[in-house]
Amino acid sequence: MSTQPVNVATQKLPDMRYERHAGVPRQTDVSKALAHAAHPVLGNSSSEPVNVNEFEELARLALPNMYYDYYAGGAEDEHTLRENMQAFHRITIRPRVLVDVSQVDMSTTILGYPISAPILVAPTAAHKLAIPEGELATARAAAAAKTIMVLSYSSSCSIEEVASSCNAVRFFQLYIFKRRDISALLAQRAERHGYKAIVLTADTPRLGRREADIKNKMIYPPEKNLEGLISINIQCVDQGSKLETFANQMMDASLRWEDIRWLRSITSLPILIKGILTHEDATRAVEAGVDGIIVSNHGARQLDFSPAPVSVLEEVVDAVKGKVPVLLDGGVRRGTDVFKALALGAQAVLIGRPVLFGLAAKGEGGVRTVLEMLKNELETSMALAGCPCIKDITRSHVRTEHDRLPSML
Ligand SMILES: Cc1cc2nc3c(=O)[nH]c(=O)nc-3n(C[C@H](O)[C@H](O)[C@H](O)COP(=O)(O)O)c2cc1C
Ligand SMILES: CCCCC(=O)C(=O)O
Repeated sequence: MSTQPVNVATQKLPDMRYERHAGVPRQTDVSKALAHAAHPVLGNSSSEPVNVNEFEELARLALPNMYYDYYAGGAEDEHTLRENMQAFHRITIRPRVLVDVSQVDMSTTILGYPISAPILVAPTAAHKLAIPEGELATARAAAAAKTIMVLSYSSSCSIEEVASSCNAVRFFQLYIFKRRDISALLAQRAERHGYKAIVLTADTPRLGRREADIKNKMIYPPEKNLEGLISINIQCVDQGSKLETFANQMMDASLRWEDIRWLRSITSLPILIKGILTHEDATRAVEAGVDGIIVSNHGARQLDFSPAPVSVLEEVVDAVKGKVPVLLDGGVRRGTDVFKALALGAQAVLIGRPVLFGLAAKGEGGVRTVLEMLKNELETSMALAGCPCIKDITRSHVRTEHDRLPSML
């Protein structure tokens, strides 16, 4: 890893973030680390993770530093990365009692497709950095949990391989490249292989500054889905993140709202737009005729100091006025987070890093456990808040900072 400063602050004050992985053990040491985690007094307490947050440390132990940093990192000072989770912590739940919750039903639908709970798998790149089976394992885990996986265009298993991995409803995430013909080809391959929607990621005209990747001179695996389609000559290979260089050469930074029409013309699939954070853009998205909106800041990897998605969810929901479904991702780590997002008007949430950490720590079974843990927590939250079904979760079940403010004046 380079020790050159990558920002002004680190010139004066070395950022300990880059020190913490020094001498990190590899996969073989995970079991030893788990053994050490036994309770000092009770001794034999279980060292298996009991919540999805605990998978992160296991993943850190299992992964080479460069890959852990790529998965975990956010943009610049990582203010938004922390905020994505903290914004959930500022919302409280207003439970109702003496409601019959002997049966709790978390099932719902997205674009008409039934899922067991409103928790989807967000598109994340390069799952083979976690384990050799890559997205095939993730796809099987999502199918076992009866939910929808959104496959990243930048998957390390191809669109076709994932399509034939198992029978399940899947969506495909697309970027629009300068080479429109390549984006069109990807969308058409996805449609031909049974993916049910296109998720257009709109927040990446260029890549955000992920300083850990810059320090690590992040090496990015070859793009499986672009095999045979393009050969990119990455300039300045000795400097910074290769992913950033690659992405900035590929992305069409001139993309505009008018171009949604072009996307419509090359696919008959529904289009969800991912990366909306304001009511202005939510209104434009509806006007542009999209079929759904994902409130997202790309897991805080693009613009630092962009708002936490859950803090702007209601603004977007109000602008959309029920015309299309609104989903959310970013910082969802607990069933209570899912509950809060639903109460503020999201139809479902997506999870990114917990899936990657589950995959790196324990393969397909790890992803299955992550999804099951969140579902179990959501079920408990619904029971304890007095909501037997998803539609019973309403705005009056949460209290936000905005709600608190008037009472303080
Ligand atoms: C390692 C990593 C790779 C990602 N790759 C993509 C991608 O290829 N396309 C995309 O639209 N979003 C990508 N994202 C963003 C996720 O779809 C999602 O918005 C984010 O991870 C949600 O936040 P969370 O990780 O806190 O759950 C990526 C996120 C991570 C952490
Ligand atoms: C070209 C970028 C693909 C991966 C990505 O979106 C991310 O790392 O956040």
